Amino acid sequence: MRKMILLIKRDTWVFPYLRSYKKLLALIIFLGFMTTFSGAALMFTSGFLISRSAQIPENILMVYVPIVLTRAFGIGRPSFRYAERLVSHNWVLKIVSTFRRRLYELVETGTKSVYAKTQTGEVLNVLANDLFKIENFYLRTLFPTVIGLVIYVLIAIGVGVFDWGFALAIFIILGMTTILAPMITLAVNGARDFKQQQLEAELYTDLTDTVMGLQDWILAGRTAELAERQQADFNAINQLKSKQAHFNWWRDFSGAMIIGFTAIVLLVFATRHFGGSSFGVNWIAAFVLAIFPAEDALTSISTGVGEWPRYQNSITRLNEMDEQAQAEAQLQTTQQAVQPNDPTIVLNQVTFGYDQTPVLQDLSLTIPDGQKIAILGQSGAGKTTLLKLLLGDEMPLAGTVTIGSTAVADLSSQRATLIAVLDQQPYLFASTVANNLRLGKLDATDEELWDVLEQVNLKELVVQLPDGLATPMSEMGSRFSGGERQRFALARILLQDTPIVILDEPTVALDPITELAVLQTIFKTLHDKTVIWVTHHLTGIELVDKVIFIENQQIAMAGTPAKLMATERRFQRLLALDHGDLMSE
Ligand SMILES: Nc1ncnc2c1ncn2[C@@H]1O[C@H](COP(=O)(O)OP(=O)(O)OP(=O)(O)O)[C@@H](O)[C@H]1O
Repeated sequence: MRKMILLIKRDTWVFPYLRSYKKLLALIIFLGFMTTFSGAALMFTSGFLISRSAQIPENILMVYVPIVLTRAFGIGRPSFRYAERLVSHNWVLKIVSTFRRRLYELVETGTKSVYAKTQTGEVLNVLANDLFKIENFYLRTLFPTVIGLVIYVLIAIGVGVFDWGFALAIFIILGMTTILAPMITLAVNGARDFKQQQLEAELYTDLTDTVMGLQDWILAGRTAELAERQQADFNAINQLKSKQAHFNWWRDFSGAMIIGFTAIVLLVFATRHFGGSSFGVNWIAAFVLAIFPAEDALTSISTGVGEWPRYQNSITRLNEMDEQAQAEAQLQTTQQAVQPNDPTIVLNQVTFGYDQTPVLQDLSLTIPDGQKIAILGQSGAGKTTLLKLLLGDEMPLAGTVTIGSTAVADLSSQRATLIAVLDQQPYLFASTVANNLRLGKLDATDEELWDVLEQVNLKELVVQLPDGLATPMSEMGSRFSGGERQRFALARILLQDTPIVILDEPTVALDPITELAVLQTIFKTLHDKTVIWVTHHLTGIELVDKVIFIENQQIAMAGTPAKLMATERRFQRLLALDHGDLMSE
């Protein structure tokens, strides 16, 4: 309960709209109330009409008023219901369209925090799922609960007009279905809902993993085991769902029994009050029948309240995304003035580790503007980690990483104008060649595109394509070879024109001859930039100014390729090994 109050207080997505559209909200509640009231009044007047007609009145005019009222309430009930649906859906659509715009703006601004802390899938989940859930929150929980409670109180007051003792009895009996049942539902189904959501989240992770590794499962001949594992997850969720359905059935059944019992109490009450005279008995059926249409309104409180845990998560998630984005926007405003004028990179006594595993210890390194540096080291030595520290994706536990004396952590939005990255598998989209290149510079002219294509030796290839720059690349650029894809990515980086370029084993998937050719193009075209190249292969190593070798959390070797070749036996061995690889292929 405390959690619920805290959430409502903090919420900027769902509850504030109740205040801003309060007139429309009052109309919805009024129409909802009138639907149930007309239903009850229809039963009341028909009950009276049947009893009175059974007494064979001397004149039809004696039952004329109940006939008119029966007709009026008979028409009134569906009309009010229709109007209520119309107004409440209109209200919800109005608000949800505001939500959608707000959420799209949030995602579109693409604040780093939203992307960093929220996976793409999660953002889509929010767009598709959470907004839909909030729609249901208004329609299935909030409106029916308020309307049900209004009906509950009015029934008790209505009986209270005749007898306060009976009114108290009715209040307590109906309280079991309007107050107690929702609380029990919340306690029982809330825990199940939570467990179900956890299982669903695990299932999504498992399924993603399975889809990614499907080929390996098939090749290992273990598809039956895979299907069994997935089935077990589905079974667990289905079990919870069936328990929930079982509970709901019993709850609704008890609700119907309580209404039945209320009818008996009303029968006793009406008999005591009206049973004395031959005209008075006509009111008995009227009072008893009037309670039945209220059943829907009263039992839907439990259904609605029981769904609250489902909505709670969606509301929390929306608010958290909002808070993250706001904090990020604030940070960016305070950082706007920071823009280094000199791209010299300095790592000063940097120490870093994941959890308890130390990766780099007291490492210092200066990379002046325009230097080409290769980072070597065995697998797991910490090369990728070093790149993450340079990009500000990880923070050092001790020491500092600065670019032009600005800490990389403070660069935030300026990072894309300072550093570009070329990795093993640059992504090419199922769009035109021109669009893929313009990812590096949105307003690049066709001349600029041809210019960079020429630099990366792709001009001839693109000229020969059926539609030149307008040729679609097809998904992941699959119509081009690995070497060509890297050249396209390099062209994109040239357009981006950052002073620093990171190469994360960009040629690892290429054959040795293409590898050397691509590397030569890379270093030729990036001649005026700082290049930081992580590599396992020594092919093309002579193209750099400096080589460092990371080992035991430190820089174990450093120098120009020529110097290392002359002085370091280990480097000579590595070079011979790499050359041997090349010869043997
Ligand atoms: N996110 C992480 N959480 C925990 N440990 C990690 C994480 N990323 C890397 N490590 C560990 O840190 C160490 C350094 O990893 P890193 O990826 O930097 O090595 P690398 O030199 O780039 O290796 P490779 O050449 O194989 O890519 C490894 O022992 C690795 O297991």
